[in-house]
Amino acid sequence: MPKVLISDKMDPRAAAIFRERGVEVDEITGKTPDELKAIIGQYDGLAIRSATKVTKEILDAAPNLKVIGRAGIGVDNVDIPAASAKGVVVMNTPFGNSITTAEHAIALMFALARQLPEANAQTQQGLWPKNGFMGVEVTGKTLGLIGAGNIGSIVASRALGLKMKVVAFDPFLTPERAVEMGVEKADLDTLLAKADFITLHTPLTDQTRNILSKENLAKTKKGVRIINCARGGLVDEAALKEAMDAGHVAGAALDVFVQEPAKESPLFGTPNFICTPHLGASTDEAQVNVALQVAEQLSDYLLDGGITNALNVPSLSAEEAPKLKPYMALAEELGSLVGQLEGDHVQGVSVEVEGHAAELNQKPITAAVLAGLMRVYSDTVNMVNAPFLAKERGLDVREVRHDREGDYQTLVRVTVKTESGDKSVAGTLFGHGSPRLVELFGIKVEADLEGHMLYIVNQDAPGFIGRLGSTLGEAGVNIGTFHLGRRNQGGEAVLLLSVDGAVSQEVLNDICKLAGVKTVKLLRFA
Ligand SMILES: NC(=O)c1ccc[n+]([C@@H]2O[C@H](COP(=O)([O-])OP(=O)(O)OC[C@H]3O[C@@H](n4cnc5c(N)ncnc54)[C@H](O)[C@@H]3O)[C@@H](O)[C@H]2O)c1
Ligand SMILES: O=C(O)CC[C@@H](O)C(=O)O
Repeated sequence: MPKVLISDKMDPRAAAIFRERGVEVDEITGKTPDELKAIIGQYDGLAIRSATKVTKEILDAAPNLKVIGRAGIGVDNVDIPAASAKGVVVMNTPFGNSITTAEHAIALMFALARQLPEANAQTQQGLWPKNGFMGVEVTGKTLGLIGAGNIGSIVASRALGLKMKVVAFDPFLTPERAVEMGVEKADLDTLLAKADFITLHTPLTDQTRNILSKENLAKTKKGVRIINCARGGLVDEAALKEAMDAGHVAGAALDVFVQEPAKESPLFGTPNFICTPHLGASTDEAQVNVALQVAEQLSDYLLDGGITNALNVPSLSAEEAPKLKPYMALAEELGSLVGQLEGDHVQGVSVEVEGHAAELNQKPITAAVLAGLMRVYSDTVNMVNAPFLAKERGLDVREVRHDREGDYQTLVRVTVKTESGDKSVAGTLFGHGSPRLVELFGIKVEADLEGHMLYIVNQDAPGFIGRLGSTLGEAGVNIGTFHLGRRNQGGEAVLLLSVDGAVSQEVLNDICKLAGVKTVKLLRFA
């Protein structure tokens, strides 16, 4: 009988489901990392919320562990690459606490508008401070929504019900979806300039870290109020403190902090600052939802091999899996490539298969393209929820199957529709199923997409490669592989270089300054 450990406080119905399904379960919460390391070896499954940190060290001490289930959305407390390397499936429950968290954001917005916590505290001290708490109405005010995914879209619908205007910034929000949601799609600067309240609903990624930086806070309207129920690190806490002290930001409510538990913060004690200890998902309803879901998902996997809401493996039947596996790796790389190069502008995606690829079930291939494409924006996207999320956001997804065989025996082509036209990348499988890029935006270029890569577009001219090599060499950047393609002699050329590690912004700037360079971008592949 498989054995599961529930290591964070979870609704008791989770343990009941495990037992009903025939899975042995222990509930041992509040352990230190060393204590967890000492016991994790006996378990096949681990059910967690946010308190347990599943580090590489914990995984190394867990030889029997097959699956980790997060009763919630964010998986920042799990080292997913380390779990994948150990063959441990990581699952989450992406929708169970969305409504609850959206309601928390709205509750904090009202608390800020009427300074409820401080008014309550002073009233209970017997001060009856009737003249000290002049509030603001939310009716007719503009709510700036940064991130319009599951939670953001629920917040928007609630705010519209409160007769607010909603302006949303989300690179993946299509104009059609914005209309459907009843919000105005805007760029970040427009949102910052217009919003009376700003609420954040994105994951924490390299793009979103400090999205409310000192510089961006300065672009907000004087008197703005800020709410963060998503992840600590989206708001620069020191800059927020300064902006509040200067009277520019009228109020801020944080449910999440860079350091959690947040036992101290310069923001504590600041007038009109409100905080809660990461309570966004803490309602009976949400905790029942996520507990039931995580117990069912872990039991399915441990008992029957069924995979749902996995973040690091595709959901597949046992028969299809071996044939599709290399295609899905190729599809995800192509999706990731267009996502990194064009993500902000994508309105639609077409996935074409030809040759041998056309004989397979195309759905997982398309799902892998979408997962690669959208992972740039959300680390919780997986092959299971990527097609659903794409549909929900009005992303036009097409699948085309060609029976003909072209230049390659098998080919997957991904074309994204953008404001500046259609852009296409294509790849094939070589040897024993190794994915290889063969075409990039109309230029024939062969490359394995792996690790850190530099993408450079330049005007084809003699001596350029030498100058580029010197620039990288002087910066101590070692080139692993080098792939070159061009439209025609003297025309536009594309270079894809694999490099041994990340390249600093300074070096990227130096490359930009080389004669003939049009675009430089650092890409990252698994
Ligand atoms: N406070 C809590 O207890 C609590 C509870 C649940 C979820 N969360 C967190 O809330 C966040 C949102 O969850 P969700 O379920 O809505 O996720 P989601 O993946 O459905 O939505 C995230 C949205 O952010 C957008 N996005 C990504 N990068 C962006 C960028 N650079 N600028 C603007 N938008 C960008 C994505 O396109 C997507 O639409 C997550 O970080 C999650 O972990 C917190
Ligand atoms: O488990 C919690 O209480 C927080 C969950 C939340 O941060 C999430 O990402 O789902």
